[in-house]
Amino acid sequence: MLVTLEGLDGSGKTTVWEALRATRDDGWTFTREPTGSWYGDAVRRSIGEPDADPLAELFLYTADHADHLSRTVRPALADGDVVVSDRYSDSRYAYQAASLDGELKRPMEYIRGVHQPFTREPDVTLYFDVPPETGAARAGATNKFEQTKFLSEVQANYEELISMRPGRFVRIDATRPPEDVLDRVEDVLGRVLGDD
Ligand SMILES: Nc1ncnc2c1ncn2[C@@H]1O[C@H](COP(=O)(O)OP(=O)(O)O)[C@@H](O)[C@H]1O
Ligand SMILES: Cc1cn([C@H]2C[C@H](O)[C@@H](COP(=O)(O)OP(=O)(O)O)O2)c(=O)[nH]c1=O
Repeated sequence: MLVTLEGLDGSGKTTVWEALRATRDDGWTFTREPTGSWYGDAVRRSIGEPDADPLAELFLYTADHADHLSRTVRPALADGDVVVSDRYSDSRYAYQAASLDGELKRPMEYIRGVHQPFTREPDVTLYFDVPPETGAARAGATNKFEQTKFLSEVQANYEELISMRPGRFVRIDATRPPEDVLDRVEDVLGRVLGDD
């Protein structure tokens, strides 16, 4: 089972991912994008570059995803693990569709099309829902993605993805205190894993 955590910067995904990881061991694989590989290093270098070409950046993230799939996600799923990834392909569909808006025609369709032949769609995606202002404030607005205006476009893209795949996404009210958010995530995981 592949579970992904998605949402705006500052929505609290990493806080939950760390709390889940701390209470589980055998049978679980905790992973994230950007990864810790050299592809992920290239991505982080690009995030820190205000003038990075957005199309080049899409392909850096996508290269990191391909490596993540073949080296981590697919082997862990083949072993029967529950894989929990802090960000995954929906981050590209939401963020790079925003950064490529005006550069390409129908950017989300294009990015989903690039992924479609090789990606592995998640079974469940927890969407950490916060207003863009909250996300930007919590994240500290330290890079080009953590700005309210940009995050508003990203949020609209996530909403489009949710309406395309209502059965895969579970919305989590991430404006709640951290303990409540974690309780809700544990409930959802208990339900989806119980049904598995
Ligand atoms: N539910 C919450 N309420 C208030 N602050 C939170 C909550 N969850 C996380 N935070 C704080 O917000 C900041 C960003 O959280 P983080 O988990 O790194 O978000 P993300 O991984 O989605 O960018 C951190 O300082 C974290 O302590
Ligand atoms: C995985 C991914 C991340 N991002 C962005 C979101 C973040 O601003 C940045 C780094 O991701 P991340 O380290 O997960 O940041 P955060 O914990 O603050 O959410 O990269 C994309 O634009 N596209 C992607 O495919």
